Amino acid sequence: MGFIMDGLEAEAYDRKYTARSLIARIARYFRSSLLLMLAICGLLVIGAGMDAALPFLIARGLDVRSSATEWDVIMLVGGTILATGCISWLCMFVRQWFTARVIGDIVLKVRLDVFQAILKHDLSFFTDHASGRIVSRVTSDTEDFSTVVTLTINLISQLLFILILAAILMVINVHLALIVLAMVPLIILIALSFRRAARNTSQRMQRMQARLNANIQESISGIAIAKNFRQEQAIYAEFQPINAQAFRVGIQQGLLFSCIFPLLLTVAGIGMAVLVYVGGQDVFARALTIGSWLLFVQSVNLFWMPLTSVASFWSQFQQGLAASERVFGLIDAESNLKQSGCASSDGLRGAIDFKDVTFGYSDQKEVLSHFSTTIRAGETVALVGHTGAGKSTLCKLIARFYDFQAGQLQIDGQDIRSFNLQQYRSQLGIVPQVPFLFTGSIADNIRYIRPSASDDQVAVAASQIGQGTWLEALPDGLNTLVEEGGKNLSLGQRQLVALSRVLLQNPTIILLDEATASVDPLTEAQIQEGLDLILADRTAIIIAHRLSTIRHADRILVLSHGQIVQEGTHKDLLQSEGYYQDIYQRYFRHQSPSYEPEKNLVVRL
Ligand SMILES: Nc1ncnc2c1ncn2[C@@H]1O[C@H](COP(=O)(O)OP(=O)(O)OP(=O)(O)O)[C@@H](O)[C@H]1O
Repeated sequence: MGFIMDGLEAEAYDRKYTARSLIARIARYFRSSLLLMLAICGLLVIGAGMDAALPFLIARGLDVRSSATEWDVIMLVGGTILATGCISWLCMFVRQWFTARVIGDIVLKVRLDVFQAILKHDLSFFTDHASGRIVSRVTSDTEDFSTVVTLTINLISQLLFILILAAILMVINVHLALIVLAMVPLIILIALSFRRAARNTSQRMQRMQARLNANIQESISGIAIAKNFRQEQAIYAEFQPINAQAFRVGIQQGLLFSCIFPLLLTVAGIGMAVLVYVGGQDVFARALTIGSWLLFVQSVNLFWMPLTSVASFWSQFQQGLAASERVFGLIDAESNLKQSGCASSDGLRGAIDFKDVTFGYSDQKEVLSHFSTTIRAGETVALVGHTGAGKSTLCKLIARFYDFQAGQLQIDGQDIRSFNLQQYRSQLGIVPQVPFLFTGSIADNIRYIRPSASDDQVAVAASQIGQGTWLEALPDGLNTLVEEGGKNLSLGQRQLVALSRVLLQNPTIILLDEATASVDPLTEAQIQEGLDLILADRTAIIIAHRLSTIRHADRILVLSHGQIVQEGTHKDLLQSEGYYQDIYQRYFRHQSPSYEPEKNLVVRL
């Protein structure tokens, strides 16, 4: 079992629901389709009535033989078959059409609910869970969810059919009908015994699907790197065992599902043999006519089919329930962010105060331990430090992407948790190292945070960054179409779009992760001008990678292992020996225009 369960464990946010609570919740989705459902039930009754009554009507038609001509009998029986066949076909057609509509409506609503729930989650949710697995819940699990709907409708139709047939069997022969009905509990018992196993294998299959999706998605998103390092074979090798596991899980599920039907048919076959035997004896004893015996056997045949499919329905129904459990688990997953209020953040000035803050991404490791610092409103603070020092973490806490475990983080003297989150975030201008651009025009991307901004406002913002000369290099200026993620633009151009976006947004606090990759000197100058413009009069926390930024910063915080080890201006820090000097020598010195490589020193600070 080890191999087959590898990587198929429940996600942290998965929950166990009872079948009853799942069904009650699924039923809520049916509410708005109530009229259609009633129409479907009506059509089911008529259709099932027609199918079940057919042998009965034929038999009765044949019974009128004595008083009518043969031609009359043929016309009567033929007409009955045609009429019931047409009505049954029409009912089935309209029913299928309505059913497709109900299923479509429900899947539509469930997908919207799941997607909305996903969007509400904070960043930690997306870093903790593979995106492929999340995608799988929105796509294939909601699809499986719809099997509950299809099966429920089928179940109702089969049950109606069984009830009508049971009544007909009773009319034909009570004694034989009771023998048939005595076997029903046995069939139901067999079906129920498959219930748990069916739910478990279905759940495993759905997790498998999610694992497969996650692996493929990760491979495709990292394909550029993989190709760069010629890792195609390694990706293939990683995919192979996962695919093999999917094969095994699929076989296991197939085996279980294919056992149930033959088993039920065996029981039905034994039942039929008993009936033929007992019925035959009744015929010999003249307690039953041959015609009625034949009609009975025919009707019992019709009776077994829906009964066995109702019984096997239960195992497939479990597949739908397992999917709905995963879907509801995602909808109900609680946010890691705990808000203490919903205060307005209008008129924020942007003073930031870390007081004894302790934070770790997991319980095992603290990234910040009793961290304290105060950033004045309007101050530009550059964060420097080795990789993993905690620079991005500080920005993520200010952006409220994560909750800290202890201490206080205050904005303008108020607990960060007490602000209306949406409103607070709208006051933050976040510029990542490699800005992500969405498909659409450059103008659409600039107005992304302020969709109401007019074309003129967008044009003004873009022209203020680097005096707008960067737009001339774009084939269609602001109307240039951006491809997925911005891949048809250079890194420098993407940064200029991101800076225009922030300028248009006009935030109170800027969180900027400077790009490490160098751009050409002209773009570099345009970016610097843009930065000077957007940083003026705003609080800015910059993860600095450029010498010019740290030189212009009001204060530099030097971080090491989540602690401030030095702070001050560039000049002050260079004059005192310590960590900053080391970092400067290693990372920043070479960017100085006064750097003389042959002497390996900066001639002027
Ligand atoms: N999502 C995460 N889950 C778990 N640990 C994380 C996560 N993000 C960062 N860390 C850990 O937190 C510590 C601080 O990371 P952080 O990204 O803040 O460093 P940094 O100073 O910004 O580094 P860099 O300059 O390389 O970006 C590191 O040990 C890192 O491994």
